Amino acid sequence: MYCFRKVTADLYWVGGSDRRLERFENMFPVPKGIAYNSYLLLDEKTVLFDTVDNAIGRQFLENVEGVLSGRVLDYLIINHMEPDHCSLIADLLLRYPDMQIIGNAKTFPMIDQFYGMDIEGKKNIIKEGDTFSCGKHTLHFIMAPMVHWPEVMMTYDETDKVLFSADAFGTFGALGGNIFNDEIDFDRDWLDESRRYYTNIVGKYGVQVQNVLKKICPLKIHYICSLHGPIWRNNLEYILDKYNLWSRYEPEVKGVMIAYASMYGNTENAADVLAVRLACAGVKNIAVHDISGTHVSELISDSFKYSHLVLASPTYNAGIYPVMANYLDDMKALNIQNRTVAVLGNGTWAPMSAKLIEAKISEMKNMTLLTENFAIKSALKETQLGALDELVGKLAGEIVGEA
Ligand SMILES: Cc1cc2nc3c(=O)[nH]c(=O)nc-3n(C[C@H](O)[C@H](O)[C@H](O)COP(=O)(O)O)c2cc1C
Repeated sequence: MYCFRKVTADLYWVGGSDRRLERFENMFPVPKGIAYNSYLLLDEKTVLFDTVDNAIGRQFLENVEGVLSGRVLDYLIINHMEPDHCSLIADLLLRYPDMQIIGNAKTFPMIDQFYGMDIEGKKNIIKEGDTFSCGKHTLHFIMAPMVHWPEVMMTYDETDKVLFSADAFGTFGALGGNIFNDEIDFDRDWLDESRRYYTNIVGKYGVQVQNVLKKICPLKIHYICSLHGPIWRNNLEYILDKYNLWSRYEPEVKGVMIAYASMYGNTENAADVLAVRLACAGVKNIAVHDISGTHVSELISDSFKYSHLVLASPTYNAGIYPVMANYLDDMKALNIQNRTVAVLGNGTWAPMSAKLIEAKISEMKNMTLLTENFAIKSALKETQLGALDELVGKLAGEIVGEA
């Protein structure tokens, strides 16, 4: 049975949700599922904006057929060629053989690469600023390269002021009937997953996100229709502001994220002692993660969220504890910058981890280090509390203004 919703007088949401998927991109856990959005415009021409993942293919095809209610599909616009949005192109062509495809110069080679299908005579190649009239609605196209693939573009419906934003402004999480941001509590229930999605999937490309924000901000936008998660139809500044912060690598929260690794509990103890002392010094926003039990995508998300990071790790075979090393590599790959960082190392015979972590942090852009080789020998001792309190003083001084 079809399962769609009206977005505007002429536009329908024809997507669906996958609540069985364990890991998005076979990497990121999605305990709340994932939505794949697709939109269908009924005008003199019928126009579909992107397709969906195979996982919800049957539902999607029923939705399209249900909305078309006897009409044929004239156009498919491909804003993003990633397979979770393109798996149904061949099925659509079987059902609607006269369907034309609109994309940019980088879209069509990818169709060939992934699917090798014969679409000669169906290609309509558009470029930045081109317009397309479907009847009452005029669409124009905005290139958004590397947000987050090179062929990504956005489509703007000038008539109803709808921005089809591809993956931008998307989030992990399945939709459950309430597909609009004003029907859910985004800040309470979705923001963390939205940040985790952005920072891990697009986080590296802050410059490119800034470029596209500059292009879309002058537009009058009433709806943002992303390919994942809720549709924005009020308070658009909220999500635009978040994207502006994240893509400039500016923290959202003045506070501390303590990420520790620990085998026998001693580095963990040092992290807890630090957290308690920070709280006593008035720091309110403190997040403590045992990184062995926290997916690295959560750590990346909180690294974007918090202004100050504390990384604590044992030495392991004269190197950094592997889970911490992996997190540091991800931080660098995702371009994390502009943070103040303190490092606590640990080791029983030759503690190296503090020095090695600090060296990795120094390779990242605009990182300020508050410590220099702060090493614990096996377990934190009374004699080191003075040095720890000095660090607490520096952190609290920056976060709450006084030690
Ligand atoms: C496989 C392995 C390799 C280690 N390599 C080193 C090392 O190279 N240098 C060192 O000082 N300690 C080394 N250690 C010891 C731990 O770093 C040390 O005991 C630390 O205090 C453990 O902290 P934790 O209680 O938080 O797990 C190693 C431990 C293990 C299990």
